[in-house]
Amino acid sequence: MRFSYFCPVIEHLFERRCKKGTILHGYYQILYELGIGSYGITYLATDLRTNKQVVVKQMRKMKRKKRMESFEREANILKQLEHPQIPALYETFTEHGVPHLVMEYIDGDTVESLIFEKGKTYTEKEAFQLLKDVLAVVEYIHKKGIVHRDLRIPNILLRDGRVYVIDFGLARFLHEQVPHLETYVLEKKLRRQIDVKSDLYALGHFLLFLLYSSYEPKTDEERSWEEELSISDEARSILQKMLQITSPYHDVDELMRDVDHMLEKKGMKKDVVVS
Ligand SMILES: Nc1ncnc2c1ncn2[C@@H]1O[C@H](COP(=O)(O)OP(=O)(O)OP(=O)(O)O)[C@@H](O)[C@H]1O
Repeated sequence: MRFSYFCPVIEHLFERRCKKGTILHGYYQILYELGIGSYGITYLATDLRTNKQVVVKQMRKMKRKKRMESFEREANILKQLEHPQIPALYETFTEHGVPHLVMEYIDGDTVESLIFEKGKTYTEKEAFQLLKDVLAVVEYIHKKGIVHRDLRIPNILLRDGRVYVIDFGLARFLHEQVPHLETYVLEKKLRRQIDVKSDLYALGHFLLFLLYSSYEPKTDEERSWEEELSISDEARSILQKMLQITSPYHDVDELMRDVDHMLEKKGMKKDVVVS
């Protein structure tokens, strides 16, 4: 068992993965594996009672105690969140001693796959409009006393032009504490501390991915984003605050005001679509 700590490949071999057609809990029929994360194996399945597709996340078997905690925490957090742009938690069950979460399947594209597989590019205007849509969901999460802590391009999905936020595996209630935070390197600390600012910092990096999607390097020399990206002064100033280079935003509202102001000034305002 201990060996697995040093060799994740061996650990993967020990996992007994569900084959296509396997039926879990009497009515979830596995279609295929969507991915394997740090504590769960995620499958797409059909709910045979309704014929609808659902996501089933199965806890991985090793490091059981730690993973059990993460599993229960994700379920607890999802239970608090009822929003049309966040996957609903349908149920949890245990089969052969292994806990499972069942949630809504969002049949969309991650921003990561849009940029890196489909070649999508974002102008400054489109990037800030998308940020605004994500912020509306993040504002809801923060109002529920929760911080996501993993707002990255693989965890933001788009379906029919609407944004969805997934993967609450690292999310925490705002009253919780991170053990040994002081030992983290700065970047990890800024992403993981239990504070709404962590999500704004992560969204700064999210925004950089969007803006870099239309960047074409003119030299081989690597420079900072501030030198490489040709963006407006307002966009630059917002990014600097998000990335905590200058005095950071305190909350989503404050950031949203600046984003709105910028979009308005440029005649780019777009209302956020909710349900
Ligand atoms: N509700 C959902 N709807 C659609 N796809 C989902 C949903 N939840 C997860 N996925 C997809 O399933 C895959 C695995 O997700 P999961 O969150 O289990 O692990 P991960 O993000 O790869 O890793 P980690 O949990 O370590 O961050 C990802 O590709 C993710 O996009």
